[in-house]
Amino acid sequence: MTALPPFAARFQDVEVTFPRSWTAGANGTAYRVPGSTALDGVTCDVPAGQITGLLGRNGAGKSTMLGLLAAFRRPTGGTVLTGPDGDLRDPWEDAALTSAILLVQESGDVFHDQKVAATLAYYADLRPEWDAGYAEELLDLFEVPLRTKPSALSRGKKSALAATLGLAARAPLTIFDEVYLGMDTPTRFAFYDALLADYAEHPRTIVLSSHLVEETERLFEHVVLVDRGRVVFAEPAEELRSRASSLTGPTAVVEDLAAGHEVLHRQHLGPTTRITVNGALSDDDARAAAAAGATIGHEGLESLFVHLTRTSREAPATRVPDTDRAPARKEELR
Ligand SMILES: Nc1ncnc2c1ncn2[C@@H]1O[C@H](COP(=O)(O)OP(=O)(O)OP(=O)(O)O)[C@@H](O)[C@H]1O
Repeated sequence: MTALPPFAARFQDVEVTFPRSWTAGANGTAYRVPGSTALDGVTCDVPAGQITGLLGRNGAGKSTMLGLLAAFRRPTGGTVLTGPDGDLRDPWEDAALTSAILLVQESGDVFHDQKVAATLAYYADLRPEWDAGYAEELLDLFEVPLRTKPSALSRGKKSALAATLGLAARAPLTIFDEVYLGMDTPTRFAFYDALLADYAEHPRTIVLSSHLVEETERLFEHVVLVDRGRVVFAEPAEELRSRASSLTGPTAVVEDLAAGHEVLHRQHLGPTTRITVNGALSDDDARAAAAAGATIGHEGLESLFVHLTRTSREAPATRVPDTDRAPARKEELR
């Protein structure tokens, strides 16, 4: 079978709401689950042939978006389209599309009570791009025994098996929904390295949801940040990496320098203040900062993630200095 090209995807004004429902508690009593809105007007693209990081806090809507991409669910409003670039369509009940999409969740889609080898045989039948030799190499790397049942594996080994299935299937749209959560740090790093190496050799579209931003950001070429069901930004990772800057120095100096910039965060330590602003600072700003005894730094993606998704309860109390200062923005008061 000819390999399909990497898939792209588009979310257009997507809403997902869950109606109020009834469920049974542990003691058998029925109780009401309130309705909720998981996605509220989500519009963004997933570029073909790139690794996209889908970032967001717990409950932000990441899994809901990934379930839509894999056609596990339908949106309540708006459209989700996927397919080869230039030929996007609704994946719902479209077997040709869904057989080229693989959503991998933490414990994987496996035969829990049969040996791991049985799951591998199933994937070999189902996935046209399956690479059996590579799957065995990965299981060896992660020390997952072929003759054990997934139900008998530790949480970390279950995750490693799921990651192996996702990588060895080489689906044109491969989606990892926080698959690495159960893995210890060395295993997670081995997974990231394997993913990058295999992606370089076999280009495809990969979407990886994460809230471990610092350690996963090096993988991403494109980043979508969702917060409380809305897209905060969807941009090439390169642009985001230089997007936030910090100014550190005497309070009056950095307040002056920050005037006119969107302040994401303000931190005071005695007479010294550190202000994080949204956007790169100009050469003129850098010269002015150096002359006034302040320093400028770049903030990584994690800093943007933390500052742009902080709730009002989490924002540290900010002392407003007595000096002239840039007007407070609502972000710092949230
Ligand atoms: N079946 C459901 N019924 C009702 N509400 C749901 C259902 N599934 C998800 N939600 C709600 O939708 C919102 C988004 O959930 P989702 O699982 O997509 O978030 P997430 O970003 O993947 O979170 P996490 O990182 O914690 O896994 C949450 O508020 C969640 O409670």
